[in-house]
Amino acid sequence: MKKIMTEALKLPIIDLSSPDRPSTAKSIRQACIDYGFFYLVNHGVEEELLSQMLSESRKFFSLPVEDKMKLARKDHRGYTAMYAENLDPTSSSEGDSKESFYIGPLGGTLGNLNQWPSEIPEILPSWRSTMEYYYEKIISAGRRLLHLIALALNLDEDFFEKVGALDEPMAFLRLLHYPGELASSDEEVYGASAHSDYGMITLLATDGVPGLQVCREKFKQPRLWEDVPNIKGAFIVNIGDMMERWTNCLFRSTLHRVMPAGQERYSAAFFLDPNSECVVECLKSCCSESCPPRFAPIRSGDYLKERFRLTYGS
Ligand SMILES: O=C(O)CCC(=O)C(=O)O
Ligand SMILES: [Fe+2]
Repeated sequence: MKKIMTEALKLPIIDLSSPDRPSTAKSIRQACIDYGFFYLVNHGVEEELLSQMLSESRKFFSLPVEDKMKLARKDHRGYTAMYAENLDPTSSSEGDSKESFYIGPLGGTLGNLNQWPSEIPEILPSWRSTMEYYYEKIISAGRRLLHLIALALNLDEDFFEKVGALDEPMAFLRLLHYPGELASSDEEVYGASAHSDYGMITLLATDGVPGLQVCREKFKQPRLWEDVPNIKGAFIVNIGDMMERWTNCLFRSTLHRVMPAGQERYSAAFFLDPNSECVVECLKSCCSESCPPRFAPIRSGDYLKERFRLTYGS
């Protein structure tokens, strides 16, 4: 077996409602430098809404596959079937053992691209309203968190608004279902194979079933994978690749994966990514003569398109 021992990680806990913003910003900075991951508590999304969202998600995934395929992914919205996605083609020839459903920006010009199972008559009457409500609540927590992240980078707290990132942001809610049965295969099958997220920040909610692991040193071999336990009611937040580019790798976009737990698992990842027109370029405070920018400026939309192309071939 090529398995490497894993240990559980004690990630920092950030309180989004703390009145001491300078000290919260400082803790966020340290967490993003050390781990690129932290827990977020007092974020304003009630536990009841979290479990309602996960329970609606479960109802959708329990529909017959023919019904789910009616909402097959189009314009990056809708359903992706089991094994259809492989986040790390180098690790295993099979796709990941998960199915998912993407919900994109709700209002504005992009809102009509979403697909909703509630449009299948009589099925899941409160599905859409629950997801929309959850989306609104979590995006508001995400915006507040980005204010603190800006402070953590010694920027004005409205920095991400000023650069246009939060003007109709490319924010996607992705519902995930990992099956309980392990496929019998000689190859190692992952729930989600090793990857980093593409955007600014991700806010993850899970049903508490274990599986998520992080690798803090992505260039070191063999890779050491550490378990990230769930904390009830907290979001697990991680930094994405575009935030890593903005900060010239000061904040890390950490490699993570989901191992099959031999138990069914539901989670929901909220990817808060910049508006497509926003140009992501090294922050002045994150480079110097001795530490020049590592990445060229890039339009967020171009960057995301390329990453999706590599993951889905479209
Ligand atoms: O389901 C999880 O715990 C993590 C999912 C994830 O990393 C992703 O979808 O990018
Ligand atoms: Fe991820």
